[in-house]
Amino acid sequence: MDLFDAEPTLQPIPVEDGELAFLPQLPLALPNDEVLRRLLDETAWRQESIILYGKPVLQPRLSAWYGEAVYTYSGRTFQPLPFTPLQLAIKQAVEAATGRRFNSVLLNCYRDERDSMGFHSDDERELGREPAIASVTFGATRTFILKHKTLPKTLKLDLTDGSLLLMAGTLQQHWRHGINKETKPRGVRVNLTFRLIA
Ligand SMILES: O=C(O)CCC(=O)C(=O)O
Ligand SMILES: [Fe+2]
Repeated sequence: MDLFDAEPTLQPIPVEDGELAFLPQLPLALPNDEVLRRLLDETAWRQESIILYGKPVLQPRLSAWYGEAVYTYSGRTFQPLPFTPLQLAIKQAVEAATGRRFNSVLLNCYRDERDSMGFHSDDERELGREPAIASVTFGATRTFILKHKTLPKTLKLDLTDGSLLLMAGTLQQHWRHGINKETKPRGVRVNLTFRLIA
């Protein structure tokens, strides 16, 4: 390896029972604000509802599913739209940075500080037992919280504009993660989680 290689690389974040790695800025040909603007414009955003105690409840965020594989979660099936050229460019950068391959992306838009994502593990069967999930953020910083399922451990990571977080190994088996609502004003944030669906 070239010691003077300027190419930034993913840095492991020490965590037990899983793997995490972070890159503050994913190398892309476009500036982050341009990517954010285009993701907001070009994505077929929907506010999905989930069934809670027998009643449909709107999710507190917008989302969209793109790529090459049908996806099921919370008992619902989502048909993907084909990848856009911008998504393919981001996917290529993510694959180069992580050395992993992906065939699908879930996009989430947090319109402001009141939008959130409940605690969950990305452990659907079609992701496999030790899925690699690459999370890329554009726009406002939000705190990504990980809670261990059986140990009294919590990890908080600020996911900043242009950053890449890789979750891998047994992380989804042992941890849940989510994004809480905040009281401090936050601008719009788009997060993409790239996945490999069997
Ligand atoms: O917005 C985030 O950083 C989390 C997204 C997430 O957990 C997911 O899409 O499964
Ligand atoms: Fe997730």
